[in-house]
Amino acid sequence: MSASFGPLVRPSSPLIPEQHCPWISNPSRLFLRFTLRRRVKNYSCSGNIRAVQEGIGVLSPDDSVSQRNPVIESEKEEEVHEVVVNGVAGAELEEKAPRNSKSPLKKKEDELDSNESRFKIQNGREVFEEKAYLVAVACKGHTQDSFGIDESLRELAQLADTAGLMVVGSTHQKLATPNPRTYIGSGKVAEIKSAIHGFGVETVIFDDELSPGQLRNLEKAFGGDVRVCDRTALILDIFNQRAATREAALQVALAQMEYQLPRLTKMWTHLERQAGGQVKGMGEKQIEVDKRILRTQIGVLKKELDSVRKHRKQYRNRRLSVPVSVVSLVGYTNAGKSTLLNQLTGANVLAEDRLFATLDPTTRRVQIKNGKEFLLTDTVGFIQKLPTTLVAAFRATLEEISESSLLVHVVDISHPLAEQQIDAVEKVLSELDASSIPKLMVWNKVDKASSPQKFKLEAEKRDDTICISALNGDGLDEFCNIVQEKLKDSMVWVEALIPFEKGELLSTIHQVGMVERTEHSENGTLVRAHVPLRFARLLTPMRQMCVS
Ligand SMILES: Nc1nc2c(ncn2[C@@H]2O[C@H](COP(=O)(O)OP(=O)(O)OP(=O)(O)O)[C@@H](O)[C@H]2O)c(=O)[nH]1
Ligand SMILES: [Mg+2]
Repeated sequence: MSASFGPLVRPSSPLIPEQHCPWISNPSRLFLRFTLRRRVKNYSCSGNIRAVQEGIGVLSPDDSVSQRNPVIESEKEEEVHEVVVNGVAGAELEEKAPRNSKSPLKKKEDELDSNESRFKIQNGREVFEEKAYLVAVACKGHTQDSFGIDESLRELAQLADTAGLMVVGSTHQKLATPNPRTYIGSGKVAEIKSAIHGFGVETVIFDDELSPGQLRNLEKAFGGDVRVCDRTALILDIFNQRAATREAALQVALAQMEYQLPRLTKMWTHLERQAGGQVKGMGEKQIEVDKRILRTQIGVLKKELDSVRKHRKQYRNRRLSVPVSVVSLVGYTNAGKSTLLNQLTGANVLAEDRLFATLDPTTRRVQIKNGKEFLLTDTVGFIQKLPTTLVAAFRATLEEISESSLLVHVVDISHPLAEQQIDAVEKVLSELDASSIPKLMVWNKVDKASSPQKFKLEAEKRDDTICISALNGDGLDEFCNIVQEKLKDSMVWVEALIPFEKGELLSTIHQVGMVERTEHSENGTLVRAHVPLRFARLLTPMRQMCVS
């Protein structure tokens, strides 16, 4: 996994005073420390130094601990023979990896060699590819999980790949209700522990959000330095890696902190146990200190975000003063929104076969063959089980959506779960109060579908649905015409007498509106047209002239 996570381990002492915790002043650092704490720990000191030299490692006060000999550490792990789940000690079920007869030195050399090959370029940085194991649970009678466990796991694997992890295996379990302590049952915990040893797993990722207690109990049960994280932390991590603008970075940092705040609980209690209860209460005090620091950081971040947003709002207001209708592309991640924007406007937005390629909105002008134009905005993609903290943090960015005249819902129709993806998008749109905005459904990637003709015929039968291929340009002329038609529905009808000296208004009406008729008279030009609401307001004085 990315070396940006630095060589992290738990704090070595609860007595580390605040001023010796520089990491706490770095919001993302605090998040990474306790969730998806990527590390360079097990790939030796040389790898560690390399990461730091490259400027991609983040040193912490406890780095010295993290550079302990990995061989000694793995031996320590092997001494653990019991797993305690739900307070019941059970025999460990793991199949031990066969011991080879190589000398410890040779073993270590081999390990270094294989670790070297696990460096890869991720988002322009050289990162260490950690081994991940995926876990999903299907709760009996949960109808809202329409994706199905296999597909949800497949999507989780895609997310893990996007985050730069190497997925080495996965498992799932059907439960009546999740175990409140460990989410999965004790037998499953033992099975995963076995896989951890067999595959050398470094991170176990759960497909659903885990409670702080479940996270901690699972980490304890899996033992060693295995990290446990959930889908939410993984998505937040991807966003953190991909945030390219200041606003996106601040939004993600805020979402990460809000996710982390309740998870600070009990972070220090294990140290009380280690100290035989002699420092009782110490952990609790430390939690309070950390929470206070985190809340202060959240406050600072919110203020910073406010000022960044003020600037963006000014920019948007300037844009809105130009009376062109705004159309927003929305849809499931990887549906092809950015590809469509690029095709129509020649923009150079990143479009790739990865989840969450786009985080920041981009707006470009689309010029249609008939001389008309509209603004098209590309937005962040949605996903099932989208963390609510993330929706909240991105609400301001997504305001672009709620201020649009038309939403174009882009669907990857070649995807086997296209229908479920549509539902997931509709759900987020309703959370954003955008359900009432007129919508056009665009079935994209028809070129990839098994029977394109079938989809085209089906789309023709439906209202407001068209088939396109954003990649090869099929159906894009029709798309622009339908957008024009739909925009007309959102416009208002005006009849205005435009004085000759305001000729520029007349050409704007032709550009952004739908002119039905023009008549020249002594006092000016009488226009009958559909125009965007904002523009109609500008014409108010002239409309009155016409009425009188
Ligand atoms: N075959 C085919 N591939 C397409 C089409 N449209 C997009 N793609 C591919 O789908 C992948 C995702 O495209 P993007 O445009 O990045 O998707 P997006 O909706 O912007 O994704 P996010 O930004 O992650 O939300 C890319 O590899 C595109 O080349 C299409 O019409 N046909
Ligand atoms: Mg995109």
